[in-house]
Amino acid sequence: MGIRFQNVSFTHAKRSSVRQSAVSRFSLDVPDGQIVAVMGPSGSGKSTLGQLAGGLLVPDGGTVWVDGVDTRKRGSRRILLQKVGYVAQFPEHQLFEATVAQDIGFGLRGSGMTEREVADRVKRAMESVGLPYERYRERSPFRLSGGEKRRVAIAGALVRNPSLLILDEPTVGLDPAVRLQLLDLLKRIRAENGITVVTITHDLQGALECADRLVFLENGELAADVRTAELSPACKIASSLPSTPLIRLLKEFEDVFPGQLPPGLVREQALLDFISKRLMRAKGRSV
Ligand SMILES: Nc1ncnc2c1ncn2[C@@H]1O[C@H](COP(=O)(O)OP(=O)(O)OP(=O)(O)O)[C@@H](O)[C@H]1O
Repeated sequence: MGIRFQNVSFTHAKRSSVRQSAVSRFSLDVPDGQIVAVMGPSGSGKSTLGQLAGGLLVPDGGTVWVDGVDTRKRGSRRILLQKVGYVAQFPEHQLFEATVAQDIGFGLRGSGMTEREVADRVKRAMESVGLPYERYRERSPFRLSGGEKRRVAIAGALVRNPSLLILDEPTVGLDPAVRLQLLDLLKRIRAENGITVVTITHDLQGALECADRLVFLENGELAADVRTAELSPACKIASSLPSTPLIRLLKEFEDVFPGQLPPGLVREQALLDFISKRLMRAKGRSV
């Protein structure tokens, strides 16, 4: 059943002088099994939206349904703990057990499973994120590289077989090879488990490589909702186009906004800011 946001608003620190509207009048339907990249400038409300999707925050206005569960309803948090895997921006803050296997299996404690069943589930989750069980199970999660820690956190989210996985900035700080492994992992998880993935990211190229859909936020509002598959047909016609997704996207935007792309627009963040600003102005225009 995926996720449905209906006219959702959220303000942080509501009762203080620093109250800050983070998401406003946001509506979106995400069907099962889709990979959605949530993008937009810093402070545009992406992490807040991720927390609303995971039921970690409850909307002030409007409704969020996750797999048919209204996140405002009493008892929904307990149900959502089973349905949603959430990996925060700094996954090292989510690691706390002495060994990798204990950390990943933490969410299964008290579930009535035998130790053997827990070990099997942990092993499968570790192998699905590319951490060989025997090599890593006894290691301290605190003595791993950044990419390994992130994979432990993702395995800890996957071990409960969630129907929705939310990742906040999964590729930040990773070297290019590990970043590619992680993007492949997301596609594989979706293909193997049919899981819905929401990835909050500034990594436009990564998003183009793995997401079905790019959702752009600007000041907490939906600025654009772009299907990556719809970005490619025009590229296919011009077969001589360079093949990196970022360059293809640049080319596409040259067609939509002829003569308006600043020549120095080579950095991903600059491109992202440009796209979200232009799409805000060109709301309703098809890309
Ligand atoms: N706990 C909080 N208390 C008060 N304001 C907050 C809090 N958390 C976030 N905000 C504010 O809400 C707005 C949206 O923040 P959010 O973290 O969702 O943005 P973001 O797009 O994820 O940013 P970034 O890309 O920098 O991580 C920002 O203006 C931010 O300052």
